[in-house]
Amino acid sequence: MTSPRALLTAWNIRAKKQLGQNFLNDPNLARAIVEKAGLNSDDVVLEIGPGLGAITVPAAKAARRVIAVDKDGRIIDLLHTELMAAGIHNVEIREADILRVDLASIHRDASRQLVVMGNLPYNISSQVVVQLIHARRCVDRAVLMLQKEMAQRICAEPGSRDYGRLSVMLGYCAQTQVLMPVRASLFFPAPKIDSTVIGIRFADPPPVRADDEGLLFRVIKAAFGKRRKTLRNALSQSELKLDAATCQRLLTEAQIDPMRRAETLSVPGFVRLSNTIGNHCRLTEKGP
Ligand SMILES: C[S@@+](CC[C@H](N)C(=O)[O-])C[C@H]1O[C@@H](n2cnc3c(N)ncnc32)[C@H](O)[C@@H]1O
Repeated sequence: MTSPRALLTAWNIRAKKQLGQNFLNDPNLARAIVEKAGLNSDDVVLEIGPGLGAITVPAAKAARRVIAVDKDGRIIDLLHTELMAAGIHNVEIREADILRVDLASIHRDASRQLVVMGNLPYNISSQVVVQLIHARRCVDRAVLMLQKEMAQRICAEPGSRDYGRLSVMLGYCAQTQVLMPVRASLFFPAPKIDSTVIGIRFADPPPVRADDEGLLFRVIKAAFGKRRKTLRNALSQSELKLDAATCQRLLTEAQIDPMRRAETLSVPGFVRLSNTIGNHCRLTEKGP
């Protein structure tokens, strides 16, 4: 693998900070990340942000096909040339913003559940995780490199300071696992913050199922919208449009102390709460 610095210089390309372009500079590490995905020769990989191809090359060697989506048109030609030079012909490179890509159509095209891989640009990583949650019927598993703090938040348990909206949303529908730490010095240019590789395996159906998943996700958002407040106050000051007395009653009905904070509530607690709110809205014929 030619170093990212040499490749960028040869192609007269400057890494763009706003696209989170910190390229992996260690082929052994790239191979180790791909191994964590447990790819086999039937798998179709969706790679988000292939960049100069550090992960693309080992993934293409292990999988049937790689669909690689990058927003930066400047590096598409470079990547194509690198892949041809490496004798790799099973990668389809698409120039697009991943947040605008319909994962269901890629899934139909692949005619099997996707394995999603990516060293994600830090500024869109939480949006990508939410996108994967919503499209999880199309995704079997994901191996993602994220900023260390973001990975900690995703994998956090209730009661910890890091526990938040994404921990609960993923806790509802997936199993997450910290796979390996990655030092900032292993990228070019080096970012300020270390990274962590995590694994996500989606569970369909979820072990504890909400009656209305859309409502569950809105309740989670409302509860963490004001995370320093009690659940009663956070919910009553949210877009759910429930007054404080109703929130007090519904929380008690769901066997949750209204004075607790969102960061202490487990996934089954959130599901109970959203089901109780959903029942209340059906009875009063009021949409939350
Ligand atoms: C952290 S770099 C990773 C590059 C390569 N996978 C590696 O590990 O060296 C992030 C990549 O995502 C691309 N990118 C940034 N925003 C994107 C978006 N919205 N959609 C698709 N790709 C994006 C960047 O152009 C860049 O190639």
